[in-house]
Amino acid sequence: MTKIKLCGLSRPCDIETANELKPEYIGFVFAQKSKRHLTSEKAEELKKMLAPGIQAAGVFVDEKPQTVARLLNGNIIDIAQLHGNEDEVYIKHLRRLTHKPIIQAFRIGNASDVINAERSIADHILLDSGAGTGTAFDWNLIQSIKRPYFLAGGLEPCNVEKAVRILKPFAVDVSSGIETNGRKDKTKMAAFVAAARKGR
Ligand SMILES: O=C(O)c1ccccc1N[C@@H]1O[C@H](COP(=O)(O)O)[C@@H](O)[C@H]1O
Repeated sequence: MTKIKLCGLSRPCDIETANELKPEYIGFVFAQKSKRHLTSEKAEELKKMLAPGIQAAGVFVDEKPQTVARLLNGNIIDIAQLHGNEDEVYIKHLRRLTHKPIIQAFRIGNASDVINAERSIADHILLDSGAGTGTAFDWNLIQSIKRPYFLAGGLEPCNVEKAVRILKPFAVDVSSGIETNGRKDKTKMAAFVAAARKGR
């Protein structure tokens, strides 16, 4: 059954909404250049409010492995989402610092990107068009992928049901599609979760 990840939560009211909607994952963005960036102190405060059973992913872009491991081992996040140019060497280094799970994100522009993603040594792969840009990639490129994946990029309440029904991803991940004027929108979050569950 496709799981749901609501990413880029940054306010207590976003966590309250997530606790009501009960997605399997939420995401905190630690990428310095992101408009959704939050500090580790803020993330710690929000994590304490999060209902048990919802896992918090930390989104990183080329962050020091020590920083990622500190957040994982301190239980501020439960899973690391690597969304930059992190390679096998980086992942092996991170694995020496923590036993927590790792998601490696891949930008899918052609068939060889899909092959690279399938070969990842990370615990999970995430297929995206960019990095929180709200645009989708060509889903035809992943019709015959064998490995389970998080589907991201341009998902919205209006297209997620179809994505779940057709592609049957391990999880769907959304950020821009549940925002209004750069803030998470409770109505869109609820509509996204309902539509994703309808497609299961
Ligand atoms: O959300 C961000 O600001 C972000 C910054 C840097 C790397 C990844 C980021 N978000 C991730 O991007 C995808 C797709 O998001 P969208 O729905 O298209 O906006 C998702 O995995 C987010 O976790």
